[in-house]
Amino acid sequence: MSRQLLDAVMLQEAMVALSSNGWKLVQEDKAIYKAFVFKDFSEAFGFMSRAALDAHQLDHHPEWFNVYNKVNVTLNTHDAGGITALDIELANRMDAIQQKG
Ligand SMILES: C[C@H](O)[C@H](O)[C@H]1CNC2=NC(N)=NC(=O)C2=N1
Repeated sequence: MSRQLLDAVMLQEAMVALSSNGWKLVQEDKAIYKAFVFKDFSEAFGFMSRAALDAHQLDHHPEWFNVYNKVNVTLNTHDAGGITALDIELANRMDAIQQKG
């Protein structure tokens, strides 16, 4: 999958779908962010374990911060200096993991 920066139109299109699931543009549109909230630590860590496998498979890694039932995730592609298709893919996979429960 491409590590080329998304152009403005592609980014806006991707954000229409992602923002309905709680993702926001941050860092002057160079990253996306979502605050995930789970029932407890076990659910949060289960989510992180599953997401880690996707991150490894994609060779694309989240910046994330966990306290108890909260996981704050920031995604960007440092190699490209902004948001690429890999960030959108990992965000979608994380939402799918969350929705599976
Ligand atoms: C060599 C390796 O593929 C790169 O360093 C990858 C690893 N994981 C990565 N993860 C993220 N989030 N951004 C990157 O630019 C990135 N680059």
